[in-house]
Amino acid sequence: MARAFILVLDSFGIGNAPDAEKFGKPTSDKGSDTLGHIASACARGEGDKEGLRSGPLSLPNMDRLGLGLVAQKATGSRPANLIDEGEPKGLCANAVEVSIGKDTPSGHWEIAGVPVPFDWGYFPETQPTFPPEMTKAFLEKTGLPGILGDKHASGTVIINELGEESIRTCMPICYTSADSVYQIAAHEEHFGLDRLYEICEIAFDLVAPYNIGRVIARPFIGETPADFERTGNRHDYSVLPPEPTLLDRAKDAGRQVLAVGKISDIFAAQGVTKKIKATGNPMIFDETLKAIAEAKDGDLVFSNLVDFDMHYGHRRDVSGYAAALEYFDGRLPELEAVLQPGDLVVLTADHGCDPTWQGTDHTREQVPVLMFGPDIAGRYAGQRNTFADIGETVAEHLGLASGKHGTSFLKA
Ligand SMILES: O=P(O)(O)O[C@H]1O[C@H](CO)[C@@H](O)[C@H]1O
Ligand SMILES: [Mn+2]
Ligand SMILES: [Mn+2]
Repeated sequence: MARAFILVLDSFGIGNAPDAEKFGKPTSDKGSDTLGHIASACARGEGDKEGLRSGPLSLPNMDRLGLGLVAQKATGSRPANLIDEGEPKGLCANAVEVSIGKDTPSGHWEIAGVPVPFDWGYFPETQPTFPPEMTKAFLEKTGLPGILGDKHASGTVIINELGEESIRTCMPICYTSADSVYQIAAHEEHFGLDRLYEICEIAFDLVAPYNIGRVIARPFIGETPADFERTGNRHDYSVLPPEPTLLDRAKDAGRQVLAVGKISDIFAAQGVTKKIKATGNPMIFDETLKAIAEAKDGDLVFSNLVDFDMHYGHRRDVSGYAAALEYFDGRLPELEAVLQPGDLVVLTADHGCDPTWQGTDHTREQVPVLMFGPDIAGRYAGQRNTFADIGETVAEHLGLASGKHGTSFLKA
């Protein structure tokens, strides 16, 4: 029996990547450290929030698997309160990304064995940010009276700023970020969810010449800034990975590929045999456990826990991020309890999003790789110089052909 379960803690970086000085604005991402800075803030009492959490960061389960150790390897110093000095119980590493972007698709595709060798297109930090001829074509093809926004923005801020006007005028809010994205926010009922999806599909074709990775539908509800809220009906329209990934290889070999949360969207459904929709880390964790119960010999479960990034990293919310990590860590024993001989679990991340850092964008960081299972021997597997080593390890574990990139942990 060999099954594999990959859980991506979206944005859970453990210290700047060696090339971090090439990323970030106005100053670089050098020194960014999602885990380390959260741990330090919590140790200083700055992660306390009434009714949510308090005190030093407590992640005993991930620490036991080697989290503190790999973070120390990444930065040279141990995050505060990650104090388990015993031999790591997980097959663990700190990993560096070779893809040029610090975005979600690049990180996930590289984890699945396919680094992104080209740079994405990005929209400039001007207003308007989108090329006028592209917007003109968008209005013609959709019949919309106009668009609002047309600038770089944080999604929650721009909905508060323009949500009421969008409801009144039936114009969607179009915005971007330091990621290669065209995002469209519109009211789920007044504008209509189906209509939002329809205009996103039109936009997806129009952004292709600009080498943009994703169009994202960001539906919201509420009537005023006091109660505007984004819903779980977010939908990402992504370009295809540049080569077949681990998911394609598993599917082609007749295996089930169970994709929980955003995974199917991130891979444009390529190589996915079942898309399992789930919103919010608690539900995503529940659905992951259900998918594991459904997985047969040779199958792959791939989950993305998006809250770390979307609700806490981008929102620069230290206590929220800390509480989400503690929640996840607290549920790991449930996952360990359902493992069978031959199972391999991988906990990792796709990039950083340091909630203490400047701005609201991702940070170029190393990520943790914590692998475990009933027959997996724990040890530090050295710094990995591509996330593709994760995909190669899973491929070897599942008895799939190896890919073009990366080296399995099991070989070292
Ligand atoms: O500010 P919001 O809308 O959450 O946007 C964030 O989510 C997008 C995709 O993950 C990124 O572009 C990032 O800026
Ligand atoms: Mn991400
Ligand atoms: Mn993000």
